[in-house]
Amino acid sequence: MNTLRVTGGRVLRPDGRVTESDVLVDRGAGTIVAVGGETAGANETAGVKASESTDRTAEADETLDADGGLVIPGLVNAHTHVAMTLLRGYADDKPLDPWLREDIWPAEAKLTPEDIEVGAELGVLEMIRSGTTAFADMYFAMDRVADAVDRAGVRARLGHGVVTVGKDAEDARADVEESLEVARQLDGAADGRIRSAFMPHSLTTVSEEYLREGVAEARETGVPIHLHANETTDEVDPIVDERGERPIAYAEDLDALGPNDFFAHGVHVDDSEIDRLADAGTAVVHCPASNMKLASGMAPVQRLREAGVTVALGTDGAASNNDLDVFDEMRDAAMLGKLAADDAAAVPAEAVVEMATAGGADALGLPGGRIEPGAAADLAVVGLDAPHLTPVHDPISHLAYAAHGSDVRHTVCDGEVLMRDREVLTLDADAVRERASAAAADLVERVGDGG
Ligand SMILES: N[C@@H](CCSC[C@H]1O[C@@H](n2cnc3c(=O)[nH]cnc32)[C@H](O)[C@@H]1O)C(=O)O
Ligand SMILES: [Zn+2]
Repeated sequence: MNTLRVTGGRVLRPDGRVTESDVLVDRGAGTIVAVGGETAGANETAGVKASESTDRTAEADETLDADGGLVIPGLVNAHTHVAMTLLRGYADDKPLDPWLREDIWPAEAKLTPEDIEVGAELGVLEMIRSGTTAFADMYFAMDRVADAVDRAGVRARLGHGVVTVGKDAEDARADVEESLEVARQLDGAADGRIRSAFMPHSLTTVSEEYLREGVAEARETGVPIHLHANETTDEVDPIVDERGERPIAYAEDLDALGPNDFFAHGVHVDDSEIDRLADAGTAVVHCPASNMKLASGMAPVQRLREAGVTVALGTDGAASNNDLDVFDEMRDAAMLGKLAADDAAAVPAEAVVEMATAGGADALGLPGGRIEPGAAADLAVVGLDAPHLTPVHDPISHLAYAAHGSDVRHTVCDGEVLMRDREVLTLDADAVRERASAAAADLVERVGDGG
């Protein structure tokens, strides 16, 4: 067995305990085989000698020094538009609708597939550097996003975002078809690290007939559904006015509310909708920074969790955040969750850490999210020796409230080391940054020219 040993650190376990343990990884299988003395079932550990798993000085093919650090599951960014890194800081300080219509969509109309690949590389680079190993992406030119994911070594659930409003029947149907085709093509790519989904943009930007057709085909294909839901009141009110039902009831009526589906935002959901989400097993991806920046509102995260809804965290695109650092999202989720519930005990540190790890993996239906024998070897090592992390009364408190993505020392996905001592091994960071800056400058010029 070809092994990786993460040595000398403390490990965040799925039950919230923190233990001093080494983590032994089977690089070939991409799985964790032992945490301290704990190993997986007999079959899975056939190749591990007892001494190999428990002896902290045993030889491994590769080691990662976690001394003074905390080994955590790789973080999951469960809703983003990764290539929007090119539009970071391009248009700020506007509500969702005019922001999309006046600034973002006109700029996106000029994006080339090459731009999207460069923007995706930049975003994935940023995510690896902040300990994120898996993400969900809704955008276009998804084959180019998939290429970036493949090269970088992370995991993703990818889909082509469909918008039909303002399009004629032919264009609208073509957009739906493209999303289904992309979902069929990309599922299982990059040695299985890429999975896919059918991704209508939202229940108001895709009209009913296309939603019905697309969802039915997605069900036949067996891919999940991801869309923006109940993000702003502007998105809820027209559905209530026209249909006399709330958006989540409409989604159910469309057969779009299934146990493998995951909806972004869920800001303006009432109790009846929370119950529907919980009964259906549909996950909600909370995007606190985007919700604050676009003044969309405060999601009822505490009530969603109490009702039993799986809640994950997402950054949304870099143009409404403006970074892809899931540590920031944990802190924002905890802070905003308390404000929304008017209760400082709501959405505590352990809740946001769970949302950023196991909750994210469960929402996306991807491996990872837990450091335990048999789980995928997706992890990050966070240095706890910085002044802003001293003293360490409670490492989980630090993850939620004090740490930043820049405190991550190493990142591992599928058993491969993607970043060692803050050097990303799978992408050339300087070249990616240069290409992205040039592509963004060129894009802005094309938008200005109107050509
Ligand atoms: N095929 C579509 C593209 C949809 S991709 C997903 C879209 O979501 C947009 N987006 C980014 N952030 C948000 C958000 O917070 N709410 C709604 N849409 C967003 C993003 O800019 C992108 O246009 C088309 O031809 O227009
Ligand atoms: Zn979004």
